Amino acid sequence: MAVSSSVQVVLLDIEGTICEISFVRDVLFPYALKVLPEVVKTQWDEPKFKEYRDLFPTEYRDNQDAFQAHVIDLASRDVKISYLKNLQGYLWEEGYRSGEIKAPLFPDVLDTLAKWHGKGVKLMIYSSGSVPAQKLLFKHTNAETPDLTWMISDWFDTINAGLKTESSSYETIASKHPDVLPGQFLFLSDNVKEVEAAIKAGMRSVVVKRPGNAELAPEVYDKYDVVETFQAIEDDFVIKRLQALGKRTADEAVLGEGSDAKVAAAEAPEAENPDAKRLKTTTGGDDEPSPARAAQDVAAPSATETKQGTTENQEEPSRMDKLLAQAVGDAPPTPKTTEEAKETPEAAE
Ligand SMILES: CSCCC(=O)C(=O)COP(=O)(O)O
Repeated sequence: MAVSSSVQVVLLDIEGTICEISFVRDVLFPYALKVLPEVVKTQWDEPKFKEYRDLFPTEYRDNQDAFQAHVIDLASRDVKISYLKNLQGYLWEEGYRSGEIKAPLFPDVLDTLAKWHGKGVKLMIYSSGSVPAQKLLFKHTNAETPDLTWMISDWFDTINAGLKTESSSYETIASKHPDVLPGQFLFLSDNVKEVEAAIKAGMRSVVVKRPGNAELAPEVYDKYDVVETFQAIEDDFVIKRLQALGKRTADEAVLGEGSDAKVAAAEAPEAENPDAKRLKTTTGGDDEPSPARAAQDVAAPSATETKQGTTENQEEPSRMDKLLAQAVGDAPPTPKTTEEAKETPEAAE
């Protein structure tokens, strides 16, 4: 596959990675605060709402004014505490259901995720937003066929995994998929601390720099791989693969060689989702992702699609070079994955 035949799971952050930070800060958070007074007034004693308020500390859960003031305070400080995230998910339900809220994915997201999914890569979400809130967002996107939940094979939040800046959370996620080695996860996030934690847990991870995100410190570019689009991960792989294989075609490069990815590519896409062919974002391009299109991309990669702020160094391969070389089997894995790799069928090949 294009991410790499050895990456089996792409684990995705949401805010600032698949959609703009402003969608969360300027649409989702204000919507929750807008409906809060009415919900508190009309549903305070309803069992459904009580489930959420009972998770709040005692000093807030029995007093409507204190409860609301606390929600406003936490939301304004973007505190990622699970009882707030649970409540927000509940408050967003009606907004998504009525069509007032639609999740605007970055234009490259749908095509790339569909391509990776179609090739057998599992897509999973890890967000501070609650799992129900994640599902709502993926069910109500700006895609022509808005419900993309079928693409996602697992969902993680601060309750079932832990805080995103702690490496133990990534270990927990990996432990829930014992068939996949930590080094076969690729975590994509705009938050450098999260990327650092995932790498510490043995995962591969790349910083995603999107429009509207905070500037990254210069040293981030030295220390981590940084991409501006998911397509950059795809293109960079294809370019490296073509360089490594010389005479081979872009089609072969995109599909991956001798890997189970080819089998997955043949079996997965439309069989699993008959709508897959019709997918396109309202903001993105209409083209179906295809090897031919990837080949065109190889011919003219854009400047932003390689490691941001650095030039390719022929002598000293970048971290992305190494990651990609590992992906195509041209380089030994990092020390962390060496031992793991010994145990994998890939190592024996
Ligand atoms: C599940 S969508 C709502 C996003 C949210 O509430 C949030 O806190 C974003 O956290 P992330 O970990 O995706 O940056």
